[in-house]
Amino acid sequence: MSIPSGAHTSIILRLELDKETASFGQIATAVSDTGGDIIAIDVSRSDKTTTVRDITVNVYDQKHTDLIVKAVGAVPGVKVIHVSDQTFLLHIGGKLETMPKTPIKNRDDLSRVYTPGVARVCMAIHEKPSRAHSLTIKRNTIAVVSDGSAVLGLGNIGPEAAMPVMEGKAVLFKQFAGVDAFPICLDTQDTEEIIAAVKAIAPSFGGINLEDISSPRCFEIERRLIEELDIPVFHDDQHGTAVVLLAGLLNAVKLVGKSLEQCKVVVCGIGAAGIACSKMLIAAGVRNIIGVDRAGAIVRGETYPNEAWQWYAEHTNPDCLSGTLSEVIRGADVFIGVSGPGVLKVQDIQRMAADPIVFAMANPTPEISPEEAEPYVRVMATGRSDYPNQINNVLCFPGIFRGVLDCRASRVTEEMKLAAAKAIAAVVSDEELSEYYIIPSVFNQSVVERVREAVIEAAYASGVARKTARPDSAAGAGKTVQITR
Ligand SMILES: NC(=O)c1ccc[n+]([C@@H]2O[C@H](COP(=O)([O-])OP(=O)(O)OC[C@H]3O[C@@H](n4cnc5c(N)ncnc54)[C@H](O)[C@@H]3O)[C@@H](O)[C@H]2O)c1
Ligand SMILES: O=C(O)C[C@H](O)C(=O)O
Ligand SMILES: [Mg+2]
Repeated sequence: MSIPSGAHTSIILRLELDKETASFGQIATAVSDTGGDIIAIDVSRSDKTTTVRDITVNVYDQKHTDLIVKAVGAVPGVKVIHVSDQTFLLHIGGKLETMPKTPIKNRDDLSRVYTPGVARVCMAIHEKPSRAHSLTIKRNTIAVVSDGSAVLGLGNIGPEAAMPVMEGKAVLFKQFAGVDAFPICLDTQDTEEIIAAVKAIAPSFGGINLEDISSPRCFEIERRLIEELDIPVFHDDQHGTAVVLLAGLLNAVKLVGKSLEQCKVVVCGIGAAGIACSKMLIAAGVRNIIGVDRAGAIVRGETYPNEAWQWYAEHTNPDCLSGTLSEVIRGADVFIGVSGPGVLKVQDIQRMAADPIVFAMANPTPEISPEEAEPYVRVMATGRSDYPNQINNVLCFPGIFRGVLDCRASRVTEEMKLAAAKAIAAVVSDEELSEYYIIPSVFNQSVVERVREAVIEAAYASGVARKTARPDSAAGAGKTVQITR
């Protein structure tokens, strides 16, 4: 077994070695024979007869871990005492904490932070509720809300299991854009209850990022919340994904010398992400989009179980192609996967037009692995951070919310999303553009600032920015400055 470049975690094996019988060479061979990669060795204890060593090994998945543990445990004189997974270690106790901005060192401080001083601030807000923006965390805080119904491509795993993703999104908001974000996982999947819960918590927040809520409920939930709240509500899996996808595709078609108007685009997975990506591509000029879900292509004239698909059938697939993914992909220039693991086969790519562009964006396991697709594609992208060309909404949501919070936008308009997509695409210069670099890295610190500036510009142009004094540029386009607020 060889370990693919998609190795995504490392384990620490704590081993007790009998000095007489155990040989480290045999342990190293056992690990490498199973495709593992030893990256560190530490001696944690040693006496006359035994040594305890911690060896850190890059692994692919749990099956691979089990294989290595078995192989190492079979080496004479070796006892596996403990196995710890670095990713799990990082999650112990969660990934976030609350940090006060002001220390309380004496009675005076206490009386300002808390009673009685705080009461005057409460009354000031009571008299003029908009003061909450300047006198509370609302100004810089958003809620990351999920019901756990479509967590990555893992499906309906429930609110507790969704927390690590939502905590992760909150970490990214803070680290990349200085936005404070709270993960909120709701124990209901009822549309009306979710709407009511989000409305009830909204006073504390300057914006709502909806996350991993399955379609079609997500459309109604977002529409109603946008209508009924005066703060921006943004379903990341729809619009964050669509923005980044368009950014990547603008650069990919430039690279292969095609235009969006002439491309045949197949979108697989007509859920939250698939529908929003398709709408954004249509707005950007794509004419020939064919949507495919589990039952095949979505075609005009059919009756579908929800309004979103009915709309989709009427606005896509101009040639009324029907059939499976393998059938409708013939001659396609672009494949966009926002469905689930392993949906796309090499034979499907071989049916595509010259210079195929494949964006296999399902997380954590894409529609096809880059290793498999590589020999047949011209441009390959996934949603993951461990391959080149990461098309992931993390390139969008921090900058979008930085922008809307800074100009106090009441909503996120189509113009703002389009501006964000163009800003992300423009980070990659013509000289830099290549098959392996169609989209900037998540760590390119100019991304957030460029998205923020584009979003603010478009918010004023769309008339949704409520801050009368236009915010200054925090860092300036192209600068690599970490934004902290
Ligand atoms: N890279 C990114 O930034 C990004 C962003 C959002 C979503 N995604 C990924 O896209 C996928 C969908 O997310 P979503 O929020 O739209 O979920 P969703 O539940 O709203 O929609 C998923 C859709 O895919 C369809 N589907 C599932 N398996 C399929 C298959 N084998 N063939 C055809 N269709 C299939 C489902 O029927 C559903 O309509 C997930 O894997 C998610 O991780 C990636
Ligand atoms: O969470 C991610 O990495 C991207 C996206 O929001 C997803 O649901 O897959
Ligand atoms: Mg998501």
